[in-house]
Amino acid sequence: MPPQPWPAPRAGAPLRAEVTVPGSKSLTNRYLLLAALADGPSVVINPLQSRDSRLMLDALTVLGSTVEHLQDWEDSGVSAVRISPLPALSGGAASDAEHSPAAERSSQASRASDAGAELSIDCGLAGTVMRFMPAVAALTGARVHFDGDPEARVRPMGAVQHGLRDLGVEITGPGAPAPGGEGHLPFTVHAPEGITGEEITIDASASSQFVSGLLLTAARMPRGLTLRHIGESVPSLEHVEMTLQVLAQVGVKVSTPAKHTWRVEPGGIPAFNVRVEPDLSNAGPFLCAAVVTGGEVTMRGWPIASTQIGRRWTDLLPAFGAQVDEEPETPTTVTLRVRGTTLRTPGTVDGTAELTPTVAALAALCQEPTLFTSVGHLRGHETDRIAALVAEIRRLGGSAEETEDGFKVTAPVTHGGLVRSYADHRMATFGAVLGLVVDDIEVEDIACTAKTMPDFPKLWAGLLAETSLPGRHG
Ligand SMILES: O=C(O)C1=C[C@@H](OP(=O)(O)O)[C@@H](O)[C@H](O)C1
Ligand SMILES: C=C(OP(=O)(O)O)C(=O)O
Repeated sequence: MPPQPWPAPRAGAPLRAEVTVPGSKSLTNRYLLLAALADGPSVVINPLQSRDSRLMLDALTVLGSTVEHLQDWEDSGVSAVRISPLPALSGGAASDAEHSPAAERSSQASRASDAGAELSIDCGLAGTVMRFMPAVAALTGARVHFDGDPEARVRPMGAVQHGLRDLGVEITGPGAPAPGGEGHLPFTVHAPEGITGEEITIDASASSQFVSGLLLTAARMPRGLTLRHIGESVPSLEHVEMTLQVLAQVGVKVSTPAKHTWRVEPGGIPAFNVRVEPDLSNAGPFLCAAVVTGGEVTMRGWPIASTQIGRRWTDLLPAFGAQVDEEPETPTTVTLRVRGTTLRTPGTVDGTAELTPTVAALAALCQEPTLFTSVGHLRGHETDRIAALVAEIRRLGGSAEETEDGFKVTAPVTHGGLVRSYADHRMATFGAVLGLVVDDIEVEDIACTAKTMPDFPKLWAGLLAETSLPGRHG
């Protein structure tokens, strides 16, 4: 029996709340991966704990890293995770917790790989696991099989697979691409001779993760990597920027010698401790709750200089008529206050990438049309988000149509109904935002929000509960 749909809570009044969101998915999974490539055990503080980050940790464990969960990092009340380097890179079992179950699994992984057995990585539906981990697997010399959810098997993988082949890695299995063709899960990675190349050209127009996935591992390639993108522009370029910044932060030498060309120098990665910023993309639905209900939502700890694409909320929300104020808080953070006034569309929004479903919830409540441009690659996200958004807006009585590189919302939704989530966490939260102001919205499979925010229903209920606390906000 499929689970019952989730009745999206309707806001009876303008919402007034303070929200805290968990750590960034994109930063967490980059830091976890780099910790496994570092010269010694590294600590990731305030990591996201969700399906995508668990899949990343499991993948690193399969390759032999050990993972230690720390509940309360240095009495700060914040959790952390300590990762030991991959034994294949550090020349042996790497943790001081040698007799732990994790260390035992690590040595099992090493033995399995020594014996030529195939290791297996489950990517779930996580783009960061399926696009980032094949290059790491190639470094270990083990034969590693990659697969994932049925929805993941249609996500594009070719650029990573071709790129690795050009670096001397064998890519085989049902999802391995023909020369020049598209590839997908499942496939097997094996580099018995290690990485032999150092310069490749890929077409990353379907996902920025192709670039990030190869660059993240490149310092551990014998001669580093020069990676060139050909084809249309790289989408979600902010995420490449994040990769470069994170690499530099942990001491890897990176440069951009030409447009769409990146160079990573070979070398060790000193062990590091880092703290993960809150997930600004996941903050989106909560901030939009203020915008659509005409309320006020406050978020402390908003990073002043972030590479996350969610930094764009401070421009996007005013473009939809909201008032956004920033109050100084610490040298690196501000308190963000979003006040909803009259919702209006800016007409066109460009390159909103993973923010798109949340922005689409705003657009679906505007009287005037909104055109979404430069988001064609969303067809390869958790689901075909262009088709899904158009279908769900129409199902709720609105009008929307697909365009070549995006879609257009031409008339607002008029009634409630069941919002399909297509296993996509951001489609589920799209439904939640609409449900605040449209009667009788239900969301199918709200549990899919566990991909990046396992506590979403609870956090969302908390958002509404705060409003009803008398006198709390004056
Ligand atoms: O590198 C990353 O962490 C991500 C890159 C983006 O992928 P695309 O370039 O495929 O949009 C983004 O949408 C995804 O949620 C996370
Ligand atoms: C596109 C997304 O995820 P993934 O990392 O799986 O690509 C997303 O979170 O919106």
